[in-house]
Amino acid sequence: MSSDADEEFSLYAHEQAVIRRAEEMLEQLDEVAAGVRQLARAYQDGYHESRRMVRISDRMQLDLHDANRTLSLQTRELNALNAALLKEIERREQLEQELRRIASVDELTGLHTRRHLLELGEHELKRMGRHGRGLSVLLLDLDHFKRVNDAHGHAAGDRVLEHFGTLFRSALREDDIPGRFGGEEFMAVLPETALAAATEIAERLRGRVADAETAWKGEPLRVTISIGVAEAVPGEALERVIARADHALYVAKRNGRNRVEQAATEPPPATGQESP
Ligand SMILES: Nc1nc2c(ncn2[C@@H]2O[C@H](COP(=O)(O)OP(=O)(O)OP(=O)(O)O)[C@@H](O)[C@H]2O)c(=O)[nH]1
Repeated sequence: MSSDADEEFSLYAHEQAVIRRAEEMLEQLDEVAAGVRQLARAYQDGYHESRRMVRISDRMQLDLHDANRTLSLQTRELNALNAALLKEIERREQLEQELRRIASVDELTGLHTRRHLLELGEHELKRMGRHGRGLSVLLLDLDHFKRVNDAHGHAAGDRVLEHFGTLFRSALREDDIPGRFGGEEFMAVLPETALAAATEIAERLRGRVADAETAWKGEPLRVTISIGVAEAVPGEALERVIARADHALYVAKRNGRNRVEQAATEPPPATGQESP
């Protein structure tokens, strides 16, 4: 064989070797592609199977999907609980407000209750003490009220009390504090009012009540009131002022009813209830 022929042959062999090598590489590439496809499938399956374990410590692993599901369930439950609690708080606040209103407003007359009246009175007295201005108290009682109930019934008595509440309020100023002290007894705290002015107000109210009629089943009912008036002495406790007004009221009843009587002004008690 010539050397040219040898050369051609070896060139041919070389080409064959290159082609084989290329085919081998393609086969290997196919294997790599199959591997990648397999990996992607495994990853996808793994994701959907929702097993994503997170190692927390040597002994504990956490399944993230389970934990997530539990957490969102608990969150929903907590939100529902929270909404229920908010509703309950709102309901309690409304109830408290209603209780406060019931405790401070007399249902029949719409005036302050005794308790609320005393609270407001104490507050006013302290304020007056600070500013050095006067304060008076009126204590009122409907005369022979038992007779109204006995003659016309309890409902008629209630109607008279209700009507009196309206007259009482309308005879006073905006800043005055009228209340129902109990039964057919009433009281008013008059801030910045000295004895003479308070007595005038009491007289005006007494006159209006005496002139008024309460309509009841076509039959007008008439009542009168007796009033005791006391002005607070500086440093005097509210209950002492009320006690003096009560004594004046007793005197008004004793002197014939449908009257206004002034309480004697006493010096401040020796033990000294101090004004703040
Ligand atoms: N209808 C009605 N009557 C009441 C109410 N509270 C108290 N009374 C009545 O008021 C009357 C008060 O009677 P007494 O304390 O004897 O006094 P009075 O008849 O007004 O006589 P004097 O106070 O002495 O003028 C009683 O019959 C009570 O039942 C009420 O809310 N409604």
